[in-house]
Amino acid sequence: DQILSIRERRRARNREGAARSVQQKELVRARWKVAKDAATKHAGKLQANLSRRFSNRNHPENFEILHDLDVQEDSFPLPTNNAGNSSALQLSTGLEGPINRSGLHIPEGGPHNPARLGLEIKGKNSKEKILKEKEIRTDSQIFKYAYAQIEKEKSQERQYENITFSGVVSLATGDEQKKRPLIEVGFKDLTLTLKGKQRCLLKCLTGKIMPGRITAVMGPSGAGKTTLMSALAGKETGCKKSGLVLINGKPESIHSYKKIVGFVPQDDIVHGNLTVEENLRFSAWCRLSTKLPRAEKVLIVERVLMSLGLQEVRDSLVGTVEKRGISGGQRKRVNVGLEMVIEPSLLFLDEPTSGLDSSSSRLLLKALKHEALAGVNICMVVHQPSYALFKMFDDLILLAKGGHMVYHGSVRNVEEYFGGLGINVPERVNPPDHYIDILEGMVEPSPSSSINYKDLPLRWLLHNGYTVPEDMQSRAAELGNPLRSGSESSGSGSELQSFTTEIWQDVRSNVEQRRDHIHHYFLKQKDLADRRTPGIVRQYKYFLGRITKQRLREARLQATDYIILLLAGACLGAITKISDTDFGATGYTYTIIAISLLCQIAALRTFSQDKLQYLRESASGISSLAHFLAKDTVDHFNTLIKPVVFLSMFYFFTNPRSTFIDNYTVLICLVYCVTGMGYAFAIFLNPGPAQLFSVLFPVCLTLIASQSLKNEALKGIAYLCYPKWTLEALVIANARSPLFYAKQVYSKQRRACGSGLTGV
Ligand SMILES: Nc1ncnc2c1ncn2[C@@H]1O[C@H](COP(=O)(O)OP(=O)(O)OP(=O)(O)O)[C@@H](O)[C@H]1O
Repeated sequence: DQILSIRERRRARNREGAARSVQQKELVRARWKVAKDAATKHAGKLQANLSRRFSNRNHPENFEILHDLDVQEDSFPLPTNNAGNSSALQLSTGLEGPINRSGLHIPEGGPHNPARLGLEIKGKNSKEKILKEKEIRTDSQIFKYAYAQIEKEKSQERQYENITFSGVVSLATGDEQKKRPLIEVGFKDLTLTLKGKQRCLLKCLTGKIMPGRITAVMGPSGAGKTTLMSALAGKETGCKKSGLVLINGKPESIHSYKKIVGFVPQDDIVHGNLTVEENLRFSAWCRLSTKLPRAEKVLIVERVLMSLGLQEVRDSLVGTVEKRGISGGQRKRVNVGLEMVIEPSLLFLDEPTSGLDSSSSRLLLKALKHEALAGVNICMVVHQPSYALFKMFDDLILLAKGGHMVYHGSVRNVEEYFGGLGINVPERVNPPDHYIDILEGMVEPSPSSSINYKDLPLRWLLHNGYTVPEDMQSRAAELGNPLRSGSESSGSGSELQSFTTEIWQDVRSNVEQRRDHIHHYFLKQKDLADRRTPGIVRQYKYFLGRITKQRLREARLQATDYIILLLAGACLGAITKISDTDFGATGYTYTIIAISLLCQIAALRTFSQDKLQYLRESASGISSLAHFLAKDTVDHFNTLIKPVVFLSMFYFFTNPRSTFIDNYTVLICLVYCVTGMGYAFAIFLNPGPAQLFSVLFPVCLTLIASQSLKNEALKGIAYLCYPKWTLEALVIANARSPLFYAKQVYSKQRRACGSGLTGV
């Protein structure tokens, strides 16, 4: 831990140094810009005066102008010779081209020719970039580059605040503003029914979410907002999906784009024993393109840290339930940052603003707006946004209970649409709150008209001419509208079901969910994302670094494991007696139980502690194999050391006949075996059952193996049990030990001598 913190301190020093140097440079640049502007302004005036002087030489009133000019020349002295003059100005403007009469340099097409300027800057930039990439190697150089770039972006943003048309054009075509691949997600008659239970979660939804826009999904609690987002992200489980989901107009799987799709879950699934920066870095390193140089990746992470306002806590541990770290709001932002650092093209966020105060929510939305500017398609579930926040969204999907759509379109038009139905927002009431209250049935839609809130989904379908599901058709006819019949059945499941049918449906639903989970997480889809992320070997390296850090931070827990092993070694060593009849079999039986329990439960921790994090990472395309191998590699240290720790005490108290190496070899095999079992329990079972099995298995198997059995079936089981072989190996090692042989030979000789004497 000490080594880690020293390393981090060094890195922080480098980073702070880089930030300081960039700030100083920025200050100098700002001063230089002011001076340059003043000089250019002055030179412009000078040029105008000179041209006036030459064109009006014969006019008597020019005396005044000349006098003015003299005074100005004094205050801003120019070199007298023409060559010097032009070179000085060329230096200051950085432009080449013909020199005009007054010695000022004017490029072809005028000084403000954007095409020329663009070309020159671009050429200069690419050359500079190549040079810089060669130069940037050390941490401090990388940070200097990142901060300089961020400052540049900031100043560009300030420029674009007062944006003109030409500004918009240059922003759109600019080399600096990198565009990402665009993903549009359309859905038509999307219906989701819970398998087994036949319960409808989403009903006949049609619409699309578009790149460069932020779409808010709102509605009352339980309306199906998360379900809709999961369905669009291809993460729905245990459901039957009908209708179409189109990616860029084609019926492709969203999983084919998983490398450029970010999904921010409702719960903050982040690594508590890593710092904020380490969390973001790991995500960026594993999921960004391999083509990006390290400096670019650092720049992306720094940009996200800055835009989410996390610089202050970048070196703080995120924290867990047991050990407090950063605040809840900051944790939420880290949760979002994990997906922002991968530069996604499509970003889903499930309630990212819940638990955030209004300024943090605005900061987050500003950061997301910035992402949308780069062409990212953002879709997020939000609860009760303030009016200011609501206005920051581009589009809105409003859902009613039962998974019906009530509105989908621009945020600007929502009041107009509901106004058309006679639903007006009262003064001083936040529009989204008012609509959600109506959909909850808490507020009357309109005091003047007789509109029922239950009819709002139907009205939306009719308004757009969408297919009306069968169960809504009679009501649609009542409303006096021509129908387009749909084929969906009501699926209300209102018929009474027997108890056994319900249980059967429950079991079926669970099985289907499991199958979908496996399908989502482990089945490979065609990759259409056009991004090459690091391979297994590189990811293994990143995982190794991360897991080593995590283990070092959990040193206290590891130390507790070792102390318990020492105690177990001492106790068992004290009670084990190596006699000539059983060679310490009883003591060894307890040893097997103790080591199996301790090592198996410790192995459980390896995979069950951060299972949610693992599932999130594996769903985003990070290699499960690299993850497993890295954890196993780090655990090898424990596997090799634990038997030594145990035997050190065991030997001290018992001093068995077998050698230390014999015992160590047998115990290391035992530890490998139980560690593997622990891994299997942790990976395939939930934490509760995994712990239960980890205790039951060693105890039951050892008891079976240590009994003299008559039952053939039990004998067969015992034959397959690892404790039987371990016990045999330990006892045989004792029985075959040289000391024991020596004793045997000695006692035989004594017996022989004794009988000889008797005979004599
Ligand atoms: N896999 C599932 N199994 C059983 N029920 C489900 C499943 N998925 C969704 N549901 C049900 O669908 C309904 C909608 O759930 P969803 O989480 O989408 O609501 P929500 O609008 O996001 O609610 P909230 O705002 O409270 O988070 C709920 O009643 C939920 O119980």
